[in-house]
This record gives sequence, C-alpha cells and structure tokens, in this order.
Amino acid sequence: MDLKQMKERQKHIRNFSIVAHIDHGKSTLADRILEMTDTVSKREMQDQLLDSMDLERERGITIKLNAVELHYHAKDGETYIFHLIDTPGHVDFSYEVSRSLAACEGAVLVVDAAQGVEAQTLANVYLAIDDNLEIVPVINKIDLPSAQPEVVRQEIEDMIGIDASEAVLASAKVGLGIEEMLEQIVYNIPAPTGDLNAPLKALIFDSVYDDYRGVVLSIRVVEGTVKTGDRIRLMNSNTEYEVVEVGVNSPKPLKRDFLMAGDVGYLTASIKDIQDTRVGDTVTSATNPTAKPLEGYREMHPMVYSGLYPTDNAKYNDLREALEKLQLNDAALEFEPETSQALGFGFRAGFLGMLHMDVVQERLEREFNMDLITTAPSVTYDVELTDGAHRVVDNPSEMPEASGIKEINEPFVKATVMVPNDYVGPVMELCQRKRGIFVTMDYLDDYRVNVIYDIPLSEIIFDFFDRLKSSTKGYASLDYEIIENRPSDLVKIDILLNSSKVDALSFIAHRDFAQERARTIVVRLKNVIPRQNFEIPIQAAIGAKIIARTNIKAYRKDVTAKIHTGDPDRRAKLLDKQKRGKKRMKSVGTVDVPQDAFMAVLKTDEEYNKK
Ligand SMILES: Nc1nc2c(ncn2[C@@H]2O[C@H](COP(=O)(O)OP(=O)(O)OP(=O)(O)O)[C@@H](O)[C@H]2O)c(=O)[nH]1
Repeated sequence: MDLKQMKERQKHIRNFSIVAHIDHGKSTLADRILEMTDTVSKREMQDQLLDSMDLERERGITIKLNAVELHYHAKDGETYIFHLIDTPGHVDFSYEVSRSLAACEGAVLVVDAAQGVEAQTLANVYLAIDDNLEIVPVINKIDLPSAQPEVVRQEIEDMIGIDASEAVLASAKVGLGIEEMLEQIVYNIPAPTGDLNAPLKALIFDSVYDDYRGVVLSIRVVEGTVKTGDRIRLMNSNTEYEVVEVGVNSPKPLKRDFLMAGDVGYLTASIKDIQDTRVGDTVTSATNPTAKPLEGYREMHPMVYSGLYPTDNAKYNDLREALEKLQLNDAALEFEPETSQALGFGFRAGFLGMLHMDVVQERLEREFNMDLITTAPSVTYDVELTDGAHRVVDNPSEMPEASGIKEINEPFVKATVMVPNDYVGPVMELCQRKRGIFVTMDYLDDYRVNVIYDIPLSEIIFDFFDRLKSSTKGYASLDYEIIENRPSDLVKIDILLNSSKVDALSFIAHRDFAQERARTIVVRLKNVIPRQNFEIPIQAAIGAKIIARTNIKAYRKDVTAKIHTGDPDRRAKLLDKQKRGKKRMKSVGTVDVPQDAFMAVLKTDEEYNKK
C-alpha cells in the first residue's frame, strides 16, 4: 500500500468506545453493531460476544475491554473501518474506561430511556469529554413501556451539557436505530490524523498472556507504521523485540501485513517476560525511535487489600505465577508475599474494590485452577505512633499495640448517591449508619436528588452498595472518590480459636461498634466452623480483654461410622464428597476452619438487626 492509499484508508477509520452506566445496554448494542456490519456470521453470533470471559457472561457485566475491527458500508457508498473498544460500566473499573478512551477519537454514550442519566453515566462521559472525544448520544431501550426518551434527551443536555437534539433513539434489543447510530459515528466522529511517515508511536492499552505466542499487546498506533520483522522498543521498560505478528481482532485474531497510524490491533513479539510489558507504555521503532513517549495512563491505586492463600501450601509458586499472569492485563492488581501464622505462605493483594476482588479470585480459581482461602478485605490505615513515626497498615493483624498508637487515620470517600426523591430518607439513614458525614443535597430536577456524604471507605467496601440497592428498590446509583485520610477512633479486634489467636481473623472496627460486631462475629464463626470431637471456645478480644465469647460443642457421637458402608462405590463417593468438602478448609492449629469463616467479618447488619 503506498502513502496515498494509506492516507485514503486513514480517512475511513473511526475509533470509538461505548460508555454507559452499568446495565444500560452497552454489550447488547455492541452485539447489534457486530451483526449490522456482518463482522460475525449469524451462526457465530453468540449473545454478548465482546464479553469473552465466561465470568463476564455469567455475571452479565463487562470487565475487560476488547477491541474489534468492523467494516461498515455507509449510505454514502463508502466502506468505513470501525474499531470498537468495549468498556466496563462498574464503578470499580473506571480505570479500564480511561484506558480504552485513550485509544479513541469518539464515544457513543448510551443512556437507558427508562432510567435516565445515572451516576456512572456522568463519571464515564466526563472521562470521555476530558479526553476531548466527540460524543454520539444514544437513548436506548425505547421499546420499554416505561421509556421516556424526550425526558432523557433533556436530561442529557441539562446534566451533561452536550447537544442531544440529534440523539439516536434506539433499542438494542429489537434492533431499532442501529443504522442511524452507525451513520452518526461516520459523520460525527473524526478520523484519526496521526502522521504516517513519522517514527512508530503506539500506545499499549491492554495485554494478555498466551502460552503459545507469549504476551499479546493491544495497541493503538498513533504515528507511523509497524509490520512483522520490525525491531521495536518498549519505551518505559527499555526492552527490544522483533515483531512476530500484527493483526486485528475481527473479533477472532486476523493477521495483517502492517498496522498504521489510526489502527487499533494486536502485536506479538515472543515477549516472555511479563514484567516487561506495562499497559500505558509506548511502543516505538528500535532503529528509528520517536523522541518522546506518549502520555501514559493515570496510575490506579488499590483501595482494598486481602490475603490470598493456597489451601494446599505446595501450590504457593503456582499462585504466584497465576497472579503474575493476571496482573499483565489487570494493571490495577497489586500483590506481595505475606505470611500468616494461621494460613502459612500466601500473598497480600490490592484491589480497586470488592467487585474487582471477587473477579480476581474467581479468575484464579477458574482459569488457573487454584483453590484459595481469602481473608476479609481491609483498607489501608495510616497509623501515627506515639514516637511520631507513621506506619501504613493494610492487614489488621499487623496493627501495632494500642499502647504504641497515637492516632489511626482511615481513608474517607466522597460518596454521591443519585436517587429519586422518595428514597432520600432510607439513603440518609444508611449513610448515617455507616458513619457517614452529611455534606450536601442537590435537587437535579423535580424528582431526583444527589445526596452527598463523606463516608469511611471501609464502610463503603463491605455491603454498602447492596444495601443501597435494596433500600431504594434498585433506583439509587452510586459513585465515589477517595478524598483524604481522617482520624477515627478505631480498635483492632482479635479472634481466638481454642485459646490461640488466629491472625487471619483479626479485624478493625470503630470503638463504638466493636462489642456489637465482636458478638456477631463469634456467633457467625460458631455457625460456620464444623464441630470437632472436642469443644472449641471462640473469643474476641481487644488487647488482653475478652469482649465476646461462645463455644462450639463437641460431637456427641462418631458420625464417621456412617461411611463404613458395604457398597464400595458408595463408599468411594462418600469419601470423595468428604474430600471435596474439605478442600476449602484450612487447619488452624487443631481446628479446621472453612473459607466462610474468614469472610464472617463482612456480614454485618443482618445479624445486628436480628438481635
Ligand atoms: N428492553 C430492552 N432491554 C435491553 C435493551 N438493550 C439491552 N437490554 C437489556 O438490558 C440488560 C443489560 O444489557 P447489557 O447489554 O448487558 O448492559 P451493559 O451496559 O453492557 O452492562 P455492563 O456490560 O455490565 O456494563 C440486559 O438484560 C439486556 O437484555 C433494549 O433496547 N431494550
């Protein structure tokens, strides 16, 4: 292809993302686009094709971003090359959103015609506006009887401040408005303009590890071109490789001769060392390098930490390898080795939020066959000691002795809850119960309010979101950002099983709630730890002072007798069942402790209320 042809091709490229609040229909809309552009044959069409991980399909949420190349035959008779980059909508994953937006010139903004603009719609669209992307508004789900497209159109104008007079009225479900949206993408989103003759400059916006090909980089070429055999350099890690293959996802990988400025595709170069590739890094030519790397991504910092331990201690190295591979396409995941007296060798891992934590744990179990014990999540505390020194504590068991502490500071977030008028009461009640400090309340229109509170992050990460949803019949939406550390009157509570302290069960609570919580937790532990042939006392203590206790009674008769059955098949089955049941248990001293026990600290309010 000569330069003139390349220039012509570049004019026909459109790079865009779809941004929306969770469940407003991004994935369904992406599926319709794939159909309309004949990218996938009907036979291959599987609902929500872009959500490639099983986990995503099961949970119905988009987590990893995916880029596909599509060809659209527009009404003007020309064929356009679309690169569609999917983005997640959940509050935990906004870092992924900013990654995909950096590879685009435009964004399709999807708003549910019945729900209207929600907290995450705003957060995500502002990321796009900050990046100077052209916005194509789409009002989706107009097939719903409760749809109010005109109200929502006005909302987009008032709340986001963009022109929505041309907003596409669509139904991804029944396939309405899809062509109009594709036409608007062609006309409203600008073609990329990167210099085709300049030295190669490409942004790594995602990467995955493939056993055969090594690291597969997802790149947006900003300037120049790249082809098989080129020597490339990763600028931040300062390593060089020879390109083995370039191509696009269509959505299956499709080999190409080259990628040029404006293209979004993949690149492999037999990169075996995962540490070398960093999302946000710039790829350039080793022989003719560009002077300055692209601006990387905003770094994301984990907010929640938990311990990950293999149930089988021999699997420690497998767990490390699995974490390294996951980290490759999950820039926000952090981990470091940790030892626990109770659990042995494992890792302390940092996550963006609870969903992120769940997803990582599930991926470790499914994709890497790990059997894990995870400890209750904790935030990071800044502890000022009496000698003036500061210590950062992300593991409750490492909290220094109370006598050595001057002050404990915990992270606070500014939480914005968008809710219909009628539910303001329950929302405020919930925020107060979670130690929230009221900031302000803004009426958005006649029926909706933004309620703003400063709340300790530790209260948000547990069950706040579930509670918010259930107390507002699902109408509230939440967005939050970390603001600062503030002093709180916090104490560490230790749990003793059979009189010995189990470090992995320690937790931090506000002094006013400590006793109540301790009581709840010992009862929960009693319910989840199986009886053994001796009595097991469970105690909760602050320092040397016991603040709650209960006992797990011993077995009365030998239930193992039950498996002495004559039928060998049946016996094998029973033993097998027993083995499986045992899997997610860890022997702590003389007591077998199941996974549930380590999460007991998370279940809070139901038990309080029951009392
Ligand atoms: N009635 C109706 N339902 C729709 C429409 N589009 C999507 N849905 C439904 O809305 C739900 C959410 O759709 P998704 O496409 O999974 O939403 P999403 O925004 O991709 O969600 P995340 O990927 O989790 O952020 C699904 O049950 C869809 O079937 C539509 O036009 N009309």
